[in-house]
Amino acid sequence: MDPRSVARFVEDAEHQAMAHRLYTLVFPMDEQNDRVLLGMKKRGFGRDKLNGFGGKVEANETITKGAERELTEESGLVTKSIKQCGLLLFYFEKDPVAMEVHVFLVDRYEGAAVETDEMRPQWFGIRDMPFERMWADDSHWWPYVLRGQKFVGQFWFKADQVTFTQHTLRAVDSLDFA
Ligand SMILES: CNc1ncnc2c1ncn2[C@@H]1O[C@H](COP(=O)(O)OP(=O)(O)OP(=O)(O)O)[C@@H](O)[C@H]1O
Repeated sequence: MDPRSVARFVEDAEHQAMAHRLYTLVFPMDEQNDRVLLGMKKRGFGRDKLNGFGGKVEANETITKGAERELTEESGLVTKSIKQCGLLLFYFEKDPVAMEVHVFLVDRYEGAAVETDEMRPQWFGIRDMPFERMWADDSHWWPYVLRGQKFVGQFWFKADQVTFTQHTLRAVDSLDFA
């Protein structure tokens, strides 16, 4: 099986029939102080929301390399240790392409966060997240991060890209993608 395939985690036929686009979503953690770095997105998809760092995975890179590249491009931080913690599948009404988002935690990095063209970084307490300024799905799966559990979730968003009508979420033992 293609090591990138998510079929082993998501079995419904409707999902299998859809095309996917791969994205990354990276959260730098300051474990000593129980803080996480978020960025206010200044342009494009998710503009004006606080989120982790990330974007599309390019054709010539692994998912993990894509995550590391986006983190550096958007925050200036260089990854020293990265681990995948989640897999999220987003379906938007009337959009035939599913968004496949690979979620990572970075617990060691070099450099200091700087504002870039795309993101304005800011630290938040991991138990005091600004969910009202984040994507609607985030408050659902963030508790898995706090418990140190890997997770797989699916969220069916309305065409307004703000609210979702259905979701599934479960813990998994491992997430091993390239
Ligand atoms: C629907 N609920 C959601 N919940 C949490 N996070 C979400 C999300 N939907 C998208 N995301 C993240 O938003 C970024 C978009 O990236 P996006 O700016 O489109 O990519 P990239 O930087 O390659 O774009 P450019 O084309 O260069 O502007 C990327 O991290 C992706 O994982």
